[in-house]
Amino acid sequence: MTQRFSFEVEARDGRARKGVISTPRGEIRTPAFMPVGTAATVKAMMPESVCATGADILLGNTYHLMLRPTAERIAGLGGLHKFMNWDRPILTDSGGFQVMSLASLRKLTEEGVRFASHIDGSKHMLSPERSMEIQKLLGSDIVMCFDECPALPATDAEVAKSMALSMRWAQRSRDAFGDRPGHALFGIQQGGVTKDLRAESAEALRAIEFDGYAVGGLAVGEGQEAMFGVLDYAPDMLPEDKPRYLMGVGKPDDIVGAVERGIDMMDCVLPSRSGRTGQGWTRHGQVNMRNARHKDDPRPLDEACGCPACRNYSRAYLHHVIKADEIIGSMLLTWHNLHYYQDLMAGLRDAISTGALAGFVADFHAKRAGGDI
Ligand SMILES: Cc1ccc(CCc2c3nc[nH]c3cc3c(=O)[nH]c(N)nc23)cc1
Repeated sequence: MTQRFSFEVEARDGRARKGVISTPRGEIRTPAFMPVGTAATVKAMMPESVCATGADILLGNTYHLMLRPTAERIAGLGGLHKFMNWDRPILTDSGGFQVMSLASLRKLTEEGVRFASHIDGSKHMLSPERSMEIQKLLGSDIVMCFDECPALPATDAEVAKSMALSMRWAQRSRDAFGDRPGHALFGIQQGGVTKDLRAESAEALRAIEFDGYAVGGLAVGEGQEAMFGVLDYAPDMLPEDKPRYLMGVGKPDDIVGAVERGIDMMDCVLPSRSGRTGQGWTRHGQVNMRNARHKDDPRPLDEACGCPACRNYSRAYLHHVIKADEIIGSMLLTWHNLHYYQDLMAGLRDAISTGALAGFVADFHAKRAGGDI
């Protein structure tokens, strides 16, 4: 086990890379999908179950944890890993994105963001310095810069102004992070869907130097075509030898397209959130387990899946417990969806290793019947 943070690219296939991130708490196989554990839990999952799906790393959230139970309380109890019984790597977001999407009474200044908690209306402030302090208190292995992600629609001028602020905050995040061997700080590229602004942001981040680089400002409603349009050039603007993290993505076909375009890490609430609403994601497409057509179906959700839901239960059972709003319904579908996402990542990693990515992608699309199956 290393005491340092490092990234090694082991194979390439076109722009896609297969590699490994080494951290003191374990290795992260890339391309990696990172389950979201916003409030110190991947909802409906025990940590050992998350590990069993194949996840090497999970995500926590500065915004949620600073409000409840507070970063100071988690630090006093030994840090987030101990608190949530997950001893592998954790990446935490810096909080700015969640403030803009969840908090009320927000006041944005050069200093940072003042806001009222969506939980109890209490007043709080986030800045690059406070975000770094919170993420240090949590003990996360990969820390994200404090940035601003502009809401769409936004004019070029608004995107440029926001990106410039995020780059000043990136420098302040770097300065406040200090020197923490074994811990990583990732910069976040902004610039909307404007190539010149994306280039300007990449240059600013390179000059500050980070352990990894995120493509931010996407998966905010721009649609897959516009997102892929940015990914056709933006990842290559970032240092080739560092991990590239596309934030908030996505559906299985978004993930495949992002990996083809050089992305190494992704996160999304989709597999867990949709699992709780009865949506199953499979290699043949999406299945709505609330649909009455499953009432008498003895088959598993996905014949080719090895997860506990597909090994031990019928669609009829999943339909029943989902309709009855039984807790096990959320557990089984979340487990299946996260297992499927990790299976997809393992398939992508293997395909890149053997130079067979084009065939894998063609097979991925061919298997997906249109609509519900
Ligand atoms: C626990 C957790 C939840 C969510 C996230 C990612 C949240 C997220 C985005 N989600 C969709 N698009 C996104 C863009 C940005 C962005 O530009 N900057 C930041 N800091 N986060 C983003 C990270 C961690």
